[in-house]
Amino acid sequence: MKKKIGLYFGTFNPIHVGHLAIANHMVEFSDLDEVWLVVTPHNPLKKKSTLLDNHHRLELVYRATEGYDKLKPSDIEFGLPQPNYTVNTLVYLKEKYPDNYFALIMGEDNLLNFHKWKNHDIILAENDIYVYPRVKKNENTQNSFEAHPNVKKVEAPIMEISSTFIRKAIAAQKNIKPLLNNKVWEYIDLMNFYK
Ligand SMILES: Nc1ncnc2c1ncn2[C@@H]1O[C@H](COP(=O)(O)OP(=O)(O)OP(=O)(O)O)[C@@H](O)[C@H]1O
Ligand SMILES: O=C(O)c1ccc[n+]([C@@H]2O[C@H](COP(=O)([O-])O)[C@@H](O)[C@H]2O)c1
Repeated sequence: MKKKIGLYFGTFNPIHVGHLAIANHMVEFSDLDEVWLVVTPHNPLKKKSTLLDNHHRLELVYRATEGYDKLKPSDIEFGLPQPNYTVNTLVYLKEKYPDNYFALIMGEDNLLNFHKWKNHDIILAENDIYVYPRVKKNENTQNSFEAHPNVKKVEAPIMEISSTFIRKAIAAQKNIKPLLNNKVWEYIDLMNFYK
């Protein structure tokens, strides 16, 4: 039987407990067998400033997922052209792993911007998207994608933490240890990142 892999794409600069809670919830409370945390070198919609090197962000994802057998860090996008368009990564993954079935994992907030993604119509037609709730800035915003048969809602806990907040807090010398996995915090501290 094909393995069902959920792809959780992210810049992970750095990975925090919000990311980890979602990845773990998705693999435990949906039909996914594994979740791959795909570290993206360059999100087409984001500036590259304040970004840690790819291998450092990957190392942090390794540390965060240690001991979680169903969560796998992935550097698959490191060797692909940048910026990283998800549609291209999906083509590559399906060629490389023909025995796997792949689905995307996305927060409700990302679904609101999904129309800006390259070939989003193809992504949606050819893949399931597992969507988890986020706090909506505008409660009345209707999302036309939500009704699509390939969009599957998974009720996961909402933890409003962001990497931006963590980077700023570290620069301001605040203690944000509870927002990061211990081994992630130790590496950031050791390497003096974000100061
Ligand atoms: N607290 C959170 N709970 C659930 N999903 C999150 C959370 N933070 C980020 N995500 C989602 O996880 C994926 C990867 O996140 P990303 O690396 O962009 O982190 P971020 O915290 O949003 O970063 P930044 O603040 O630098 O933009 C994205 O799809 C993003 O929407
Ligand atoms: O393919 C696109 O056009 C596209 C547009 C915006 C974002 N993405 C991807 O969405 C993922 C989440 O991005 P981020 O920075 O919010 O963690 C990341 O892998 C991006 O490359 C992809």
